[in-house]
Amino acid sequence: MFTPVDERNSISIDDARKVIKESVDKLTLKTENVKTSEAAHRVIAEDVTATNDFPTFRRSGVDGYAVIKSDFTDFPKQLKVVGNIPAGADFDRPIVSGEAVRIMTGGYVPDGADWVVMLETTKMINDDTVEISELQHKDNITPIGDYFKKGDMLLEKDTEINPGGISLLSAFDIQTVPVYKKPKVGIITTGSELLKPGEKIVNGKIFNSNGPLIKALCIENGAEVVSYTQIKDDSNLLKQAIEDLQGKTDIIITDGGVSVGDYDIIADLAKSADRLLFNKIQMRPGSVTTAFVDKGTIYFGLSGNPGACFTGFYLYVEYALRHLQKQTSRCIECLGTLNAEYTKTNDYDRILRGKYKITSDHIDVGRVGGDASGNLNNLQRATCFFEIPRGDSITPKGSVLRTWLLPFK
Ligand SMILES: Nc1nc2c(c(=O)[nH]1)N[C@H]1C(S)=C(S)[C@@H](COP(=O)(O)OP(=O)(O)OC[C@H]3O[C@@H](n4cnc5c(N)ncnc54)[C@H](O)[C@@H]3O)O[C@H]1N2
Ligand code: MOO
Repeated sequence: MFTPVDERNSISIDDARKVIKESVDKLTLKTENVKTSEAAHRVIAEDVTATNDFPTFRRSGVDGYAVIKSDFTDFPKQLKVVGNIPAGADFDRPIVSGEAVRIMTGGYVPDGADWVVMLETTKMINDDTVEISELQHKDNITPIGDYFKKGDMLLEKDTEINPGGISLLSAFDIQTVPVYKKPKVGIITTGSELLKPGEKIVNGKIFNSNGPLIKALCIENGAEVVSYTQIKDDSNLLKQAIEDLQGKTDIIITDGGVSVGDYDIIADLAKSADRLLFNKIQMRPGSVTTAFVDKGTIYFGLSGNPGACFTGFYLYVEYALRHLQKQTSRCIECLGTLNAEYTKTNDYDRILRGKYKITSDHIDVGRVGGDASGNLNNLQRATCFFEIPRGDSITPKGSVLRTWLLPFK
């Protein structure tokens, strides 16, 4: 006896994201200290402020001579060269009227000097005399604390550190930084048809391509993949795999088994969860994408069809992982202009895998590869998604469509 298929309540893409965000906002990541040099794309967990003024000494912005401005009542002017200050050197006394010190870019401007003239406007008369033909309109000296005063904000809590931030922290010799721990993710791919790498291909069987896709996307989005398993369509194996992950993850991502088939074990699991967020989204592919919360862990049940898995990850899991790390999605939402008519229609919005080109006045979007949910021929090449609105009319060339530009593409 077969049991009847469940009716599912469908929600929109935006409502799905809204409930994801509400659930993600209830989670908090612990913090840890990491080496500044290894902190790119980690998210800072506390404000970090300047430990000193920057620069810490008056610094020359040019190669030239440090002089006293009031010496220049007329031009050209000859001054006695009393020293040389390459970058990195100190100078042990103030200069006085009639003196000049040769100085290089980044050099310590000696006390007494209030102007640095550029080398190009000077001429050596002999070993210790320089003639200066003009003063530039500015002093070419960076004052102490010009860029940062001690206590100024360097990196605000919840900022994603980038190479510029690493440079900034290094300038203050801040060698370690407090960051949020990476979100811990467990990946469970389900499917009795899935082979392990190296196994022989036979009728009915396929290699697991979604597992490696999800893993790579998780890593790209700052997660730590604490577990990666592949199981057959067997609810006992699924229960075991989930039990093994108890307390070890913030998010569990499953793949396959979310539809209404006899072996759709994730769909059943979702029904018994503490809170079902959704199990039907008004989109194609991936309408059966499911999310639920159980024992404090957020679960995403991605569709097994590769195109739907890819789309579902970017629209929902990427969104969750980024928000968990206090960041917005890296998918840039914008409007794209369709470069060719699209004739298929659907009751749900169709999210197509496409390619975009930025022109002088718009973003051109178009299909790449097949649009079938099971077709993986465009996963490498797709650089964007664009939305064909639901309804029974064809979508003409030139239509302006909701578009997401994909990161790292
Ligand atoms: N009676 C209905 N059948 C289906 C419906 C429906 O509403 N009623 N929805 C269809 C749609 S749409 C989708 S999408 C799929 C969703 O299926 P599942 O998410 O449950 O996934 P599976 O059935 O396990 O697999 C679907 C497809 O993908 C292949 N697959 C699975 N895992 C992997 C993997 N790790 N790597 C590569 N490919 C994978 C699998 O072999 C199937 O071909 O359901 C439709 N059916
Ligand atoms: O919801 Mo499915 O991914 O369209 O084939």
